[in-house]
Amino acid sequence: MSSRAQRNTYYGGYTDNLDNQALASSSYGTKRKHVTFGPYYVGSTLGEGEFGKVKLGWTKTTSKLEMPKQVAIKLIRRDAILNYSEKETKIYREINALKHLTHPNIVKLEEVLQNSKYIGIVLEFASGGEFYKYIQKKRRLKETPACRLFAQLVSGVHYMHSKGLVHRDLKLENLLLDKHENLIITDFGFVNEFSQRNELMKTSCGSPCYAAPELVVTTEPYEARKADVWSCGIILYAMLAGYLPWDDDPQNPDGDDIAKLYLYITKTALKFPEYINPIQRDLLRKILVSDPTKRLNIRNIEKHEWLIPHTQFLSVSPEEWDTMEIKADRNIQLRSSSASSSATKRYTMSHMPTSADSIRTGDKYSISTTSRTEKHNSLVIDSSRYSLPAPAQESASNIMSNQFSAEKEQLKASDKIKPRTSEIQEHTRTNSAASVALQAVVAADINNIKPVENFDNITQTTSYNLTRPHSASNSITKKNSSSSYSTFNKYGTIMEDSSEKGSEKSTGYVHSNKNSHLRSDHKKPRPTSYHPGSSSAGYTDFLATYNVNKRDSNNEGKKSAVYDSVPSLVLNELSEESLIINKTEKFTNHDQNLPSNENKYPLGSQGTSNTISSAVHENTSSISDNFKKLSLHSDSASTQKPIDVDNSANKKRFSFLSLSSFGSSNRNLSSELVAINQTKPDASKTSLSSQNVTASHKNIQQGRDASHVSVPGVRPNRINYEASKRFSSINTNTRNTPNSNRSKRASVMVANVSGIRMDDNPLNSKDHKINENSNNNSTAREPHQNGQSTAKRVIDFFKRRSMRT
Ligand SMILES: Nc1ncnc2c1ncn2[C@@H]1O[C@H](COP(=O)(O)OP(=O)(O)OP(=O)(O)O)[C@@H](O)[C@H]1O
Repeated sequence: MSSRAQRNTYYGGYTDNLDNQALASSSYGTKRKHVTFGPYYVGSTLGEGEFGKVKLGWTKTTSKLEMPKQVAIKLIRRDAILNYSEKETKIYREINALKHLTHPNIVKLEEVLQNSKYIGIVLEFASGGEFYKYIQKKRRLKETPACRLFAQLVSGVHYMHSKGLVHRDLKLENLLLDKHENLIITDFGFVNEFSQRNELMKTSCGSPCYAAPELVVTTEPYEARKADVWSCGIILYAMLAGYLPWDDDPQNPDGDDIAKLYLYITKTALKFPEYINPIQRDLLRKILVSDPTKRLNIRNIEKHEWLIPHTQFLSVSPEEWDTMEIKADRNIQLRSSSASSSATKRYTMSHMPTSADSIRTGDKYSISTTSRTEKHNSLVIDSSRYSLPAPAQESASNIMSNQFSAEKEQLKASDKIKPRTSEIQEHTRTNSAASVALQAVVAADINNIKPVENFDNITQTTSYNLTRPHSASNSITKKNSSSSYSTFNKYGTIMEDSSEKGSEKSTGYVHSNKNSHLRSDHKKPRPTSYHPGSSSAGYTDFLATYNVNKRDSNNEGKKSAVYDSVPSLVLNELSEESLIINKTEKFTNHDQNLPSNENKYPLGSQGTSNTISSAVHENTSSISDNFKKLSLHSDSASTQKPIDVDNSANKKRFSFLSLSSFGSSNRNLSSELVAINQTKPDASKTSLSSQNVTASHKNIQQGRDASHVSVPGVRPNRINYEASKRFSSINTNTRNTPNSNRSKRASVMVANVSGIRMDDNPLNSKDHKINENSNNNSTAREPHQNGQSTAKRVIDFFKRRSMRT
């Protein structure tokens, strides 16, 4: 028993001592076949997101000496997104963003594969699991790990900002850990480009509980980076406190009256549990400031006293990260001598991979030879190079500058793809680089899928087949004779296995030449993980050993769980079936206590910043494929106590408000809209503009009920109605997985709540801009009188909304 457990123990990361092939074929004495997807075996479900399941995958190996590389494959059913361009937008947005981000704390995109049924986004495998579960297990983080992880978060966010990208959905659920407990930012579905010249954005999105106040309470364009900063503050608070900062309205314990909740949050000062020390409070108070102009920016955060232990790490510039090369285990390696800045050298010295690591990774993973300038051939225009205008929708101006003729050319090139992109073009009000990129990518998807002659071409021409061994390629082409796989290369060109179309093509792939102008062989280098406190390479060894030992000793059978979970199904057909990994990793704790700063930052002083925040817990929400049904499920709010993982109720600690707030019935959207119209007779005066959101009957009812609550300084009817409407706009992330037991908050496109005024809160800064036109515009926010047409409009609105860049 013990020997078997030791042999098969799964600890994430690399499968040391594991004979994959042997296990695959004989672990239980029977010959088993793996489900495959492209060059990967597909195993357990790691998690589930908006688009479907994320599966563990690992490369096929030809020899017993070769270690399989583990990946996470985000599988998206093609038929689920075929007709919904907003979903496609999210997917391609994520892909395009990840292609351009090379940072140890940002998930690495390995490649994108597709067959006739699925698009598979192959990501590096974050074996440390989900960050919020990590916090749950520990109840809260001690200062040292919190500081380290927050520094990594800040570094990653700073890096993406420097690339002209904002995440817009930073939250605990979108943070993962690698095997060394380094933070990995993931889920870039809401990422957007901003221009250094004008980064203001209008589309509010993300999870309400992490949403900056300016996203919610005004209709003014907001400074996108500052919104990310706010989310970082919420995350930091959750790390340190073990719960979210605004989560406990005694008047509204279940949080099911959203309007009330918002008012509560708006009027409640930031409070700290006693165990958050003064220096941490100081930082939090400077981040969680309602007025974005007074909020710290990311650079100032990096300079904050609390992060001094990580100054060296935080001093690595984005350019320096670009010059570093990733190793598969996220250890650092200097990419080239020319890039040897002092910081680069420092980290190279500290994080050179061990010999064992080198063996595991092999040279095949260390591909980084292409000039950075080639990046500019990419579909996503490098904002750092081009002074892009703010996306029309996100900026005050809808005018596209003439200087972006290259983008226009790409747009022209994509004109021919109208059958599938017409919706995108219809609903996208921007000619931003992101939208151009999207359209060009989709164009490639539509028209430029062509068979190639030789599978090996892929490894030569695609930038993200960095890890695909030729042996695996051969394997897949032999075995998957009836399946069709294609890959997106880094520049959006899709290459598809034509095996489905003709047997003579089953042995290879053909690269489309139509988009050859978009291609280059650019291969991004990738930096590796930062291990704070590490002053020698030995730290990596220690961590690796420590983790392995810990996990080996605490996760008996884990490895077997993964491999055993592979269903014995026929090849070529990715199964929906899979077993769940029993995530029982024991996390290490490297806490050290920093000196107390009690005197400098007296305890007990409360923050004066007021915030507005809410959380939406998507539990079993579902939306039908045709957007007609909006099924929202109930969940209860959690109480403000440290997380107790043994208590099932407290497992929802980070999900303090559920979609139950928006309707416990399974009424479809159309009928709810009819009900809305019935309850809002004056809606005939209105039209559903792009700024409008619609409300479920229940939401409106909630708003009306809440309107009886007297709140000084606020017009209750307007507030509640608008707040209800805003939350009912949750649509883009409602999952089509009604039976899922996932407990995860939804990210949403948040409409502005004009009725809640920042200055209603006495704690608010007076100079904060309020949308003074909100009253005048209020009628325009109400639903259309005609139920049927309103329903249609709402559906269209949802599409438009999620298409906004
Ligand atoms: N690289 C990865 N390594 C390990 N697990 C992962 C990885 N990516 C995703 N997962 C798991 O899959 C889950 C869903 O992934 P993800 O959030 O990226 O999907 P999504 O469809 O974008 O979801 P959403 O948009 O709702 O957040 C994660 O919560 C996590 O548990």
